[in-house]
Amino acid sequence: MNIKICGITRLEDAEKAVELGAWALGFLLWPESKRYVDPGVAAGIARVMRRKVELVGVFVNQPLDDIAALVDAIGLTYVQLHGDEGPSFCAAVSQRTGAKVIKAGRIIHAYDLREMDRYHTDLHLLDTGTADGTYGGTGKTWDWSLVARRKSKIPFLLAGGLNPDNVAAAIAEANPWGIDVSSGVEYTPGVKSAKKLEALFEAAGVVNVGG
Ligand SMILES: O=C(O)c1ccccc1N[C@@H]1O[C@H](COP(=O)(O)O)[C@@H](O)[C@H]1O
Repeated sequence: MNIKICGITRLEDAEKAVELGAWALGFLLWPESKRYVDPGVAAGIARVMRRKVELVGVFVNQPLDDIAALVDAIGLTYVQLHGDEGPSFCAAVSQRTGAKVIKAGRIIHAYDLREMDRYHTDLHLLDTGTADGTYGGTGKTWDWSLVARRKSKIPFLLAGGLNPDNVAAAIAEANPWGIDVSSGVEYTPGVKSAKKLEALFEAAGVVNVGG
């Protein structure tokens, strides 16, 4: 199972996640997020972590020039577009930055999964949709049984309210290529708990727990 730990703001959390076998670390580079990390801090963590793990920048409706500058400054390997970006913008990000692209969809109905078929990105990310339009980091799950109606062949990350207690059931039901977890392994926004990280990786069947 490929595990992305998102909302990294501290080197010690990044090191713990990688020691446990994380596939990717996510940095919230959208200034309105509770987990926003200063790009200079993200670049410092990225310098230590590069080549050990994929480095994902999370953006919401931000200009292409700003995304490209941060990909270069931090050394991001993936760009996660978690807002209302359309298919042509996703393609432009890929072409301009050379980074792989993850398009996030906020799922409430089967219709939202069909919308994702329009996106030909490297990965899809299926997160929880809310009536108030919150973009992400909700800590809430969605109806994973809807995944059975998915048509796209693009591998997907399952996200939204995953934690050590529900991750095994989520993987069994949705059979994702990977999972993305943020608030479910935190003390407070942007500060991860080593114990919750260990419990998550163990429950997800990733074997590096205990070194
Ligand atoms: O975490 C945030 O603050 C955030 C803000 C805006 C867009 C995305 C955000 N995080 C992403 O949300 C999902 C699920 O998070 P959670 O596990 O439910 O807390 C995850 O993909 C994060 O990358």
